[in-house]
Amino acid sequence: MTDTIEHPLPEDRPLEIAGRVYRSRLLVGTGKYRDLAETGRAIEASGAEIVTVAVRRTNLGQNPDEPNLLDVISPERYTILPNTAGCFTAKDAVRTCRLARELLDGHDLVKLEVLGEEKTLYPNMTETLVAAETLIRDGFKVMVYCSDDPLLAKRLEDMGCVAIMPLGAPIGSGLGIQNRYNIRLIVENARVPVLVDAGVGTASDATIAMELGCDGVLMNTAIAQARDPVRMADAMRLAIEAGRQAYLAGRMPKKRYASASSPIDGTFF
Ligand SMILES: CC(=O)[C@@H](O)[C@H](O)COP(=O)(O)O
Repeated sequence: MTDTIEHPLPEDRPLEIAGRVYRSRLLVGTGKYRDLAETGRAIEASGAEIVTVAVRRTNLGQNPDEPNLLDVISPERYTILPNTAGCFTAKDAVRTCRLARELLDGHDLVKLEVLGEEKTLYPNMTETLVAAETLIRDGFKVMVYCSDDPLLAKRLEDMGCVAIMPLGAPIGSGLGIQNRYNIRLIVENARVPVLVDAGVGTASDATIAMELGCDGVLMNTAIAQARDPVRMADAMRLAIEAGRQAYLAGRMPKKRYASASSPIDGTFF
């Protein structure tokens, strides 16, 4: 038997969103799974504490005759984050958030997404700004899906959004982080959490987001459409942790030329 040597690492500050603290920096969606049982197992394996649900597509009690997602994803255990997926106007998004607040007994944390078109599902930022303003005035805590434009991200923060969620790549594309430079700029300028939302394809994409200094990552398709969603959820959990640790550790500077791994000064012969 070998003695294990422990190397305690300094504590990281936890992720805090709208005054609530979370240990996990991975947020997950609930769409595209084979069935509710698989959804539950994958979310369990992901270690996520915040689970987002598309109010317009998911039964949260609107239809008492259909299976209710909340029977699998209990609001006692998870923070349910209603989202406005499928909304193309500010008006629809606001109406959807108000419906969610009714269905979830006054719950006011929402993920706002107002989409611009079917092909890319890029956010319509003009409508997003209008919806964010209305929702904040209405008492909602708004986590906002947005383009990776650093100036718009700052504007949403200044308006009072509680988290900024720039896309890594189009929703469901799995292309990974397309503009690391912009994500980095958004992170550097932000005083609220920045979470990459959408476009993650595999574990290394999630790690890259975290290495850029993001506070977390929200994903759905990469887990739900993996061959083995439960295993991928576990991989994503580890990837997020690895990326966070690497960010805190601080990467070595990149160099153009080699430098020997063992010193050549003072060699024996
Ligand atoms: C679930 C959800 O909120 C999506 O709108 C989100 O943007 C995830 O995108 P991916 O499916 O690309 O991870």
